[in-house]
Formats: sequence, structure tokens, C-alpha cells
Amino acid sequence: MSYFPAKDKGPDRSLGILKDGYNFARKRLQKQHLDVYETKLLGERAALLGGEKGAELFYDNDKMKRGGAMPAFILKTLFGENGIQTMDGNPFEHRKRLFLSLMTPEALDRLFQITVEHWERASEVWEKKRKVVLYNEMLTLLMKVSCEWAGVPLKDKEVKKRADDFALMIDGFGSIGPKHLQSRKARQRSEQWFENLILDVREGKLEAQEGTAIFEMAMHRDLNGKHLDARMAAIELLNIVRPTVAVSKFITFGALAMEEFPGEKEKVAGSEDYLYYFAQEVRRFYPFVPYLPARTKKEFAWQGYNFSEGQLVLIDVYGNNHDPRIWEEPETFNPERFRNWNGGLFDLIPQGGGDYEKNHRCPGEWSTLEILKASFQYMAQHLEYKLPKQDLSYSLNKMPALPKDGFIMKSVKKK
Ligand code: HEM
Repeated sequence: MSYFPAKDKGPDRSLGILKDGYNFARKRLQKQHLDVYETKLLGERAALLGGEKGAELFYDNDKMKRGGAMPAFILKTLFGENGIQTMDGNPFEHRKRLFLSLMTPEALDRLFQITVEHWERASEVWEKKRKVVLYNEMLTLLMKVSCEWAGVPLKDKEVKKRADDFALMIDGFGSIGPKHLQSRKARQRSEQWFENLILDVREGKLEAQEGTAIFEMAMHRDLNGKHLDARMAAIELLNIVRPTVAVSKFITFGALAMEEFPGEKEKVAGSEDYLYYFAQEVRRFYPFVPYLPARTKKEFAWQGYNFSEGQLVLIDVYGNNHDPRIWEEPETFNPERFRNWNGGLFDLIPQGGGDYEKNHRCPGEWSTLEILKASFQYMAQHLEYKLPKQDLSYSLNKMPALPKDGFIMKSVKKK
């Protein structure tokens, strides 16, 4: 029996969350079948939320807000300051419609096609190489895909340099010391690059097609009818291009799943339905986003726990995707579980939960799935490769996680 409210006594656990990584909240919540657990993080009393009920509370806009929740070290690296992730209320909903407007069925079909074309081109190059590291290749491949889809001009000689900066933003935010500084600089360079392009579009120096992210970000007007500040538009354009490149991680994990779990590759190659279940299971099973923060708008009691006004709250994203109360045998990789899944708002939350328009749920879920389907289908149907001896393990203690050697392939052949 646990005492209530369940909480960590004693010192701040900020170092503990870095050490335990994806398991920090699970250890506390799931062991005791709880939806809320109090700990101390960054010098504050913080409530960890888990389970479908915990997620539902986290996405209750009457009780939670995003303003002031995200730590500055993440905003200065991964997300950018004052972007959509930190907005609330009507201005948020207006901005969110801008992002959602990019995800039309035509735009998503185009993304699928562009992704396949780049896999075809890349695999021709890989055939001539002794070995390739899939994760690194995906960063450059998706940099090209993402820019083409978003309408961002990208010269061949620029790809590596820009992709390296994106990798630093995606992987370096959680680091401390020099790597963190590099991540900040990478963000500044990328924001400047995009800001110049936004100005070029506005001044007619760069042609951009309606419906592309670059056009819509450049031309969007806020609730007062004003264009976004050019830097802000650049940050929001980065909020499209950067996470599209980050899909590299799921692709690498998917390649691992096709290798580790017998029969998966053949099933992915053979059925469009299965391809979708497989992509969903990759998003559920493998670790990516660990937690998301919010702050309470007011004082209230929930499940016997007293939240104070302005309290820091974290939802256990990875934990919910592995919660035995939600998923049967959560530690088994089983795409079939999605055959009869009814698409709950608070169960599968690798990219956030709740409502797309009213909550901060990722507007890129559909585009992520298109890229994953295109990539896994291509790998399963058209690519032969051997795996040299390597370390494919990943640690739940390191955030963000990735197979250690990045999935090295040799003797790659297109078929
Ligand atoms: C690698 C796969 C991806 C992961 C793991 C991921 C994850 C997430 C998560 C966890 C959130 C926050 C949800 C919340 O705060 O409640 C989010 C928000 C967001 N994502 Fe993604 N995402 C991915 C891909 C994408 C893609 C491909 C795009 C764009 C094409 C995108 C654009 C965004 C934007 C703009 C937001 C902010 C939404 C808001 O604040 O309302 N993401 N994503």
C-alpha cells in the first residue's frame, strides 16, 4: 500500500530524471498503479501524470496552460522561443490552424512521393559505398525531403552543413556543457537562415507556392491582421522542417524492428494495412519524447492530490505508450494490436494527445506516418543489405534514445 499523496521525499530529482531517463516517471507511477505522483524538479514541486486519466487532465485547457512551462534550455535549442509550443488561448488556436492547414490529403500524398523519390536516389549512392549508417543517412535524406516539401531551397553543397545543425538541435538539447552550446548555436544559424528566406518570400525575391510551409508562414497574419515578425515566422517554419528531419529516429528504430523481430519485414512488404500497423507500433514501442510539461492555471484537487496554482506538471509520454493498463503486453512489439485499435485521444501519445485544434497535439502526426510508411515500404520491398557486427542496443537512460551504432548496413542493393 502506498501513502497518499504519493511523493518523493527529500532532495530535488533533476539529476535523477537525467539518470533514469524514460523510466523516471514510470518507476514512480506504474509500480503503484497511480495517475499522479509528486516529485521535485528544477527546484520546484512537480506533479508527474500518467495513464489515460492523467493524460486527459494534462490536456484539460481549463486547468492547464503551456506558458512558462517549458524550460529555457529546451526553448533555446529544440523549439525556439515564443513559438506555438508555449502559446495558450485564442492566439494559440489561430496559430494552430496555420499548422493544420498544411496537412491536406494532397500535401501528404506529395510528401509520400517525395520521400520515395529520395529513397530511390539515396539507395543508388549506397550501392557504391562499403557501408552506410542508416541514422546519419536519414538525417540528410529527410533534410532534403523536408525542404523540398516545405518549399525551402537547399543546394546540394549545403545539405550536410544544414543537416548537422538540425541533428544538433534534435539531439543536443538535453546535453550539458559544450554540446548544449553547439545546439544553441545551431538553432541561431538555422533561425537566421530561415528568417532571410521568409524576408525573400515577402519581398518577392524567392518564389513560393501557396500551401507550402514557407509560403504560409511568410504570409500568415495574426489575430490583429499583422504578418508574423520575420524571426517568429522562421521559428515556426523550423517547427515544420526540424521535426520532419527528426523522423529519422523512428525510421532507424523501425529498421531495427524489421531486423530484431522475425517475419516483420515480410509482413511490412506484403500488406498496406500491416505497414500502417507497423508504423504505429514503432511510434508506440520505441522511446523518443519522454515527457511534456505544462503548468496549472489554478488550484484544484484531483484524485486526492492538491495541485497549486502555477505548479509544474509533466505527462509521462513514454510511460503511457507502455502502460499495462492501456496496452496488453506493452513490452511486446506487436503491430497487430493496431488492427482493432479505436484511436483513443489519450492512449497512443508519442506525439502528444488530445485534440489537434484545441490542444498541443502534434500536427505532424499524419506527415510522420506518411514518411514512415514510405520508408518502411521502400526498405522492405526494394532494399537488400547485410548487417556487420555492431551495437544495436539503446538505453532508456539516455534521452533522446537511439540504437548505439545508428544501424550500419553493408552490401546495400536495390531490388
Ligand atoms: C519525429 C516524429 C515526431 C515526434 C516524436 C513529435 C512529437 C511531438 C510532441 C510530443 C509534440 C508536443 C505535443 C504537446 O505538447 O502536447 C509535438 C508538437 C508539435 N509537432 Fe511534432 N513530432 C514529430 C513530428 C512532427 C512533424 C513531422 C511535424 C511537422 C511536419 C511536427 C510539428 C509539430 C508542431 C508544430 C508541434 C507544436 C504543436 C502545438 O504546440 O500545438 N512534428 N510533436
